[in-house]
Amino acid sequence: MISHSREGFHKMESSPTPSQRTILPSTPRTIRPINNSKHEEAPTTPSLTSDGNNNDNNNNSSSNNNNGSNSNNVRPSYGQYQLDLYTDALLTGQKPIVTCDPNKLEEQARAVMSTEGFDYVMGGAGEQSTVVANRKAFAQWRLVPRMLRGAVHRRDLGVKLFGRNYDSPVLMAPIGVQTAYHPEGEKAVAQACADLGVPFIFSTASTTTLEDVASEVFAPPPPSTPPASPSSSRSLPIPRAKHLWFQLYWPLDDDITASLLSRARVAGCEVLVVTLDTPTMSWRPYDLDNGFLPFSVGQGNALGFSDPVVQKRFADRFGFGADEPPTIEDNVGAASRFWCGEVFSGNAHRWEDLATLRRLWGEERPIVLKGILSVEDAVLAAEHGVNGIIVSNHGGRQLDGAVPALEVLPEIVDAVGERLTVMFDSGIRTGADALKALALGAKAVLVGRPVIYGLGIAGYQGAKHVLAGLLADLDQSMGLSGVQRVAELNRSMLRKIHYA
Ligand SMILES: Cc1cc2nc3c(=O)[nH]c(=O)nc-3n(C[C@H](O)[C@H](O)[C@H](O)COP(=O)(O)O)c2cc1C
Repeated sequence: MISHSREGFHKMESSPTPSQRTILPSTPRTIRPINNSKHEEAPTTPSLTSDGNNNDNNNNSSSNNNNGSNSNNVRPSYGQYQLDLYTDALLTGQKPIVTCDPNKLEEQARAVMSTEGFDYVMGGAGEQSTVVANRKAFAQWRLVPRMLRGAVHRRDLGVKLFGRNYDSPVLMAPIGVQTAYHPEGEKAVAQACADLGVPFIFSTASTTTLEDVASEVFAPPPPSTPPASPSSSRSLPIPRAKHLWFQLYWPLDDDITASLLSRARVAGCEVLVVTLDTPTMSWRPYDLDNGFLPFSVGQGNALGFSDPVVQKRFADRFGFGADEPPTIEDNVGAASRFWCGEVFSGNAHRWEDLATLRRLWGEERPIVLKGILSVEDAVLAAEHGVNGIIVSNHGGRQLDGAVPALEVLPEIVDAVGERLTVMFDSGIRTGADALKALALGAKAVLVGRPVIYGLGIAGYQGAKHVLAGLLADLDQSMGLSGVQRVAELNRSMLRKIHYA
């Protein structure tokens, strides 16, 4: 049986149990602090917390600061998750609810999710050539590990982006329509991210309002919560810092844009990500064959439909001066067409329009352009005063035949890496993939589909497991490469191999 409710499409018979669906607060596993006392004298070792995290003040460190990250506390290393899984299996016989094998994840999700929901996530544009090319691009780069480099078991995955410290160099890509994959939707993925210190990028095409996600997941703890003192917290893992970013599909109407950006500021979004590669929807054969376009049935429009300026514009346009203008709730089809016309009209903006975004978002707040694939556009981005770019082909979902994002990453980093924060997505499936993109010069990477497969399989638990696994894999892979910090990653660690 498939539930075709406005909440989403999901194969009910294989859905997780109600208790699995409950969005749990952070429930960290018991962490045994690593005893690093015998390494205290090591000349290359800055001061370390007992979990192995680096507490120095280098540019890329996430620790020991008051700017976005927790300090002087016991935080589990991301790699610890691997030991936790083995320990669970040993002590309780408990196996992971979602596979740890990146090559089996998609199939597990396919078996559980509705056809429409799964295909919408998995599918790319056209003949899927860019989806395939993204993966081939990762296979071409191979890692060259270094040996005998000292204490590489103590790693710090922290990065500094736009002056703020982040525990994780992996960010959650903006993904629309999340309740179509599991009823827990955006709140579950956001909660998983918050628990792991992974920035959550809220999509314009969300099925939950920004205010709901912000208040339920990202609101600061109530003042009555006593702050953890260093002495009492040494044996207790403490939560990682939460980070919320906002992704904009850029409306044509500046008043609507102003309203959305104002809401994003109030919600506490740190960074504005403007997606440029989706002025219109691509040819998506899977969705066309399924007859599934979520926006046309009102899904993925929560941000727009809840916006006061959108509501007013809709009423003005379709009310014809009536005493009781039409409401969005009573006219979902027309409202969907109106909203999609604003954000996917095909009427793209121009570079000079970025000045409007800068004015509306604020001079000091970071703006990042997502969907950059050419050196020329990267240079234009720098010239037009944005702070960062995401080298991305939308995971192969937009222009079929577009160049793999990883292929162009190095040349874009070379062109603008000194002026802009260059980030990357499209095709990351493993910790080694993330490591390769970081070594090619990305300052952070975004991951999309794998987390959504985890969500589709087991809601919050599934999304968190996939993210925790990816971070653990990255952490372990850094150690196996002979690297302690993200800032040490560089191209000397990579060899490009052209397979026949
Ligand atoms: C189901 C789905 C929905 C997406 N929705 C959005 C979106 O609303 N906004 C956006 O900027 N990108 C969106 N993307 C693109 C992702 O942000 C990201 O670029 C892409 O998923 C990265 O590739 P990966 O899935 O191979 O990791 C979406 C991707 C998928 C798979």
